[in-house]
Amino acid sequence: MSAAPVLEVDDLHVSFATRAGRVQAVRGVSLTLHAGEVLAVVGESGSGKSVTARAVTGLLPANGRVDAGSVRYRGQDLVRADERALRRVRGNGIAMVFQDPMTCLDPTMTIGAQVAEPLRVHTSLSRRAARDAAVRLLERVGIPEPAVRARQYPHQFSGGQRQRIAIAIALVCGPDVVLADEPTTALDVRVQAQVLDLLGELRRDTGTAVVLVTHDLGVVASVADRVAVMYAGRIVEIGTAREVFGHPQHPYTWGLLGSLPTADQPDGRLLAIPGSPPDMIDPPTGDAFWPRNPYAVRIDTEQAPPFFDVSPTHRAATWLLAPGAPAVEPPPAVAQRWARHAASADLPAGRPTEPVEPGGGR
Ligand SMILES: Nc1ncnc2c1ncn2[C@@H]1O[C@H](COP(=O)(O)OP(=O)(O)OP(=O)(O)O)[C@@H](O)[C@H]1O
Repeated sequence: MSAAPVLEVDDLHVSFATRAGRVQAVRGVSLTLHAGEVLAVVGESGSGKSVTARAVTGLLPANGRVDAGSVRYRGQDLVRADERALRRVRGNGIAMVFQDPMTCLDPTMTIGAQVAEPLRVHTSLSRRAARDAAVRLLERVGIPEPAVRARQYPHQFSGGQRQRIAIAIALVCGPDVVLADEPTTALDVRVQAQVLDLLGELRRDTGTAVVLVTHDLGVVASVADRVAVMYAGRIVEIGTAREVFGHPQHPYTWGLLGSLPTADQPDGRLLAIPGSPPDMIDPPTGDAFWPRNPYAVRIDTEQAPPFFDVSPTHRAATWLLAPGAPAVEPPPAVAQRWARHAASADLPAGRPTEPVEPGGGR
């Protein structure tokens, strides 16, 4: 993609003050987002996905702070922006959709008024015009009889409908970026699929870029253009969805994919990755995944791996990709993914054979 990115996160570090010590929640995240793109950020609970999303819009809890790095939205550094500028960006440029829409819906206000409110604050539309726009948007997100339902209150809607309403509120000012933090976790599987389809559709129609934060790799395969895998506050692998699902390189990604049901085993048991994520007050030296990594080599315990390029759009931070690293056989399910990927893309079935170089985190 050649146009300038709408959002650029560069070497972001975020920590929290706690009684037990400083939690190093985000430890050097870099990523870029282009117009109309859906980027999924995946990883186990506690890996730093939500904190990254919140830091982008300056919505960190009071005990959190950005220690280093920058977040550029259309060239403006949001880390150094004042609250007034941030509020403008949050209303107009970057909108958030949270897991539980009840936390952002006001139980005492009608849905129509809530969807219209950002328009009243951020545009010069009249009350009437804002309300009409809200009704059209409710229709757009699939609320039946929107003119009638606009006069109802949040408790009169189902969970899936409330999530659609939250998406309508996020979209009402035509933002460039929607940060959706686990927007489907509280919903049943059928409604999850509908809400994700809706995000995909809106992105196609309006060019809005979407960052979809989720711990569920299964839901992203069909909607994401690119996938970033996070572990212990860092991105460990990033690439197109096709690359990350078809040709994964980091053993942590292998573990996550191993927990997905497959075509051969559609109702396959979900295999959790053995062990638990590290203590982020005192994260391990080296590759933070090493204590759980059956493929760890000695350098993993000593030095954090840089990114190695797998393709121009795919990179992973694992010493297994370093020149001269021992060749390892991935788990059989991953080897099958590689073989299918190679067959469909006419690529070599194993690790990349072209020279690999350390790179940045994009
Ligand atoms: N207010 C806070 N105070 C202290 N630590 C925090 C705070 N908020 C988050 N953390 C810590 O920051 C780390 C990253 O949390 P984050 O919520 O980003 O994870 P996540 O990957 O989004 O997980 P989940 O899917 O559970 O939301 C975790 O170790 C978490 O305990």
